[in-house]
Amino acid sequence: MTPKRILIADDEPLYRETTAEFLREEGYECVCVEDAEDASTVAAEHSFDLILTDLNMPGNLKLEWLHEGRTRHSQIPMIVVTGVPSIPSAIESIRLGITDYLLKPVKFEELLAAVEKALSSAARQTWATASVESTNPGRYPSTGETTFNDNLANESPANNSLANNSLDGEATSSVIGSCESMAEIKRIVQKIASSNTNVLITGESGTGKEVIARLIHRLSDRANHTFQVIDCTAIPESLFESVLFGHVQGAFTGAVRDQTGLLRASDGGTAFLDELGELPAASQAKLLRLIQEQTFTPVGETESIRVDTRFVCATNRDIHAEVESGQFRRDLYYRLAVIHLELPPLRERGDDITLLANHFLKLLRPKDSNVKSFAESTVQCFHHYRWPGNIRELRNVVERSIALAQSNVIEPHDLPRPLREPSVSESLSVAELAEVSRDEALDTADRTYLKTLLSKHRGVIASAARQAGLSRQGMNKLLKRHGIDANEFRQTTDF
Ligand SMILES: Nc1ncnc2c1ncn2[C@@H]1O[C@H](COP(=O)(O)OP(=O)(O)OP(=O)(O)O)[C@@H](O)[C@H]1O
Repeated sequence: MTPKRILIADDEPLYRETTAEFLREEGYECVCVEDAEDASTVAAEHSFDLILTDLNMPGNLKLEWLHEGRTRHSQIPMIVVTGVPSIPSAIESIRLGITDYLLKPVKFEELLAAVEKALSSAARQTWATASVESTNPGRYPSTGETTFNDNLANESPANNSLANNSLDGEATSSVIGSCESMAEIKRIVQKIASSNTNVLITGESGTGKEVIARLIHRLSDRANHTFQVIDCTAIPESLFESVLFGHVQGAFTGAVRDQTGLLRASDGGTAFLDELGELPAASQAKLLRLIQEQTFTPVGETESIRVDTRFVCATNRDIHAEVESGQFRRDLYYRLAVIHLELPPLRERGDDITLLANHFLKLLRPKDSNVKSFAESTVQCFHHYRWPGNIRELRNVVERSIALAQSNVIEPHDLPRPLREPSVSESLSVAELAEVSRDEALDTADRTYLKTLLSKHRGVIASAARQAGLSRQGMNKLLKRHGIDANEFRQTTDF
């Protein structure tokens, strides 16, 4: 797989070079520039998968480069890393749709997590675009099988024609899945969509929490209003109120004009609080007040504003455990989880795996491709695999296999290695153990351990090394000795 390309724009040479070196060790290709002008030129001439940029650097003093990056290169996720945080610039960054806003000094692990997250969201976005392209103007693809344009940032009211009750069935069937647990979830969604109750959706990453949130919105009476996505991880704690509630001119140094917050847009509609489990305690308290009173006060304002918003929240954390351990407020949990939907992981959805794979095959197959189906043995591989990245991972695997297929049928050899070898274990049977040397037995166990670890950490050497208690260099040496390529474990989970 070709490495992802990252453009690093920062006028601090030390930060720039150490970041690039670290990311290169993780398998990324990095290009460094020292100011906005160079960033603009290089971004226009080369393709990148991600932009990591400073704010306070020559050529970006009025956020010109940030604006350019978000308009001319809107498909490339952008992460801001700044040593001089300011509320207006943070709000503007979030408004412009930057993927993350990090404060220097940033820990490498945090940076890596943000990079991986941004790249995986971009992959989702790409698919969303593919979905839109393959749908007919009436929103549904001519195959009759629907796609859910579920990852467009915020659903504009004009797009919400699915509110129409006669389309309920179609909207629901756009969420592929007929196993018992998904059928039950769809049934509950249909029942509660038009009530105003808040909903909490939990489940592993990639199980379709946002898809279900959008379905709830579309089936509700709020469908003609905005579906406002609020990614809790993208809002720095100190800016929670400003970003959500807005502020008035002069409310604090740098508040040069009034700014409406994200919440105002969701009046009459639905606010989707994604990654709720990441909210720090202070922000949880502010959110609780908002939900209890359905009012908020912009920073610097005295009058409160009433909003009519339904809250649908999602998290892939074990929120019960967090409530029990005191990390998440119990009172807030009860307010938000009036209805709690737990989405099953893909590996527990039985034949839905095949349904979804066929759905993605139809959806993602280029018009001129002659790839038509999966071999029976390929379907078997799908059923034996654990799918740590769930449906998002399946979509990526199908897309990749279409591109690599050597005939019109997708065979197991077209799949990434971990799918072909679902059990990364190469353990020896007792009979075999009796025949090999101790070194050979230990070597086999070590290889199994390393593969399991890489599989769990999705090929990210730094986190695998951390768990193993090794340095990155030590881990790299071991992998080299065993001939294991960490990238192979990235492929399936690059979702
Ligand atoms: N039932 C489904 N039918 C069709 N596509 C689905 C379904 N569920 C999920 N998907 C697709 O899988 C991908 C992941 O879905 P989504 O973003 O909703 O997951 P998530 O649980 O919110 O993920 P995360 O926790 O990482 O934010 C998207 O591309 C989405 O369209």
